[in-house]
Amino acid sequence: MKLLVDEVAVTLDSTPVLRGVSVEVEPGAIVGLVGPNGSGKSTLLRAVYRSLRPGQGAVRLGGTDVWAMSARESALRTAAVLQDNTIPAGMTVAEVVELGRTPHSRAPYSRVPHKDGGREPVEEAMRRTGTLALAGRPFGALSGGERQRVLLAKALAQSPLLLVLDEPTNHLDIRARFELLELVRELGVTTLAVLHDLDLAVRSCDSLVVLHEGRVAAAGHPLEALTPGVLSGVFGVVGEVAAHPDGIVRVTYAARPLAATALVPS
Ligand SMILES: Nc1ncnc2c1ncn2[C@@H]1O[C@H](COP(=O)(O)OP(=O)(O)OP(=O)(O)O)[C@@H](O)[C@H]1O
Repeated sequence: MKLLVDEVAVTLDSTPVLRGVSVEVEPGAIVGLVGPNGSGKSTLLRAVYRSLRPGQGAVRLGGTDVWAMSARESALRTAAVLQDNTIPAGMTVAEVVELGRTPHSRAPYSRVPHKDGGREPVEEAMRRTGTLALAGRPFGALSGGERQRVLLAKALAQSPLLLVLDEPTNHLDIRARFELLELVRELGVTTLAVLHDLDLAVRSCDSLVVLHEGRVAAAGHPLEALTPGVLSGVFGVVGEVAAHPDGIVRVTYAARPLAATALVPS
């Protein structure tokens, strides 16, 4: 299902945080949202997963404005894996993944286990993310990387049409980072993902959107979006993105001297 973010503007405490941001994610594509700290990435995700209403503009999923849907209708379509996941203490891994079925249960937002065929998507999500063996463990006792996989399983159990991921590879080792994005690609679900690791972003995403000070500084195929000018002007590093003879697109960069970075025009 296609996601269209159309000229979205958000002001928080009188501070413009997003200033007319437009993003398109074609059905089944993975778009990476990259940009320096404070550029507005998480705020944009919040507007997409219907947690923060934009002051201007629209977010359309399959042509329907997500803000014209009920919270439950939105939750039936969009699953988010976020940084500040507040999982109640004492829950087992299986119980956490079952939470993903909540929008599909007849009593929305109840923690009562559903009897509406939710078992199959839960087991399938755990199988795909390699978390079945953790099913009985307390979520709070897992490593950071294990938790990340369980939270992805919870999102998959939701059977979403759109996946919204905020730094999903935090805590993961370098191999697990690529495996997680590969898993997301295999799912074929339309995905918008905030990624700080530019190398991972250029290798794993169909296209990138570069945010800078609340605006889209560049967008398109990783080779077109991350030009040396963007790496320098937005990220303050000297570098380049290039397709190597082995077919892999890689980003290489070195930190600029602080004095030089300060001179970059915004
Ligand atoms: N409630 C608020 N009031 C004022 N400013 C806010 C508020 N919430 C966020 N901001 C500011 O909005 C800007 C964008 O924040 P956001 O979290 O979207 O950035 P980000 O690109 O996700 O950053 P990071 O990479 O550090 O996670 C930041 O400067 C932040 O301080």
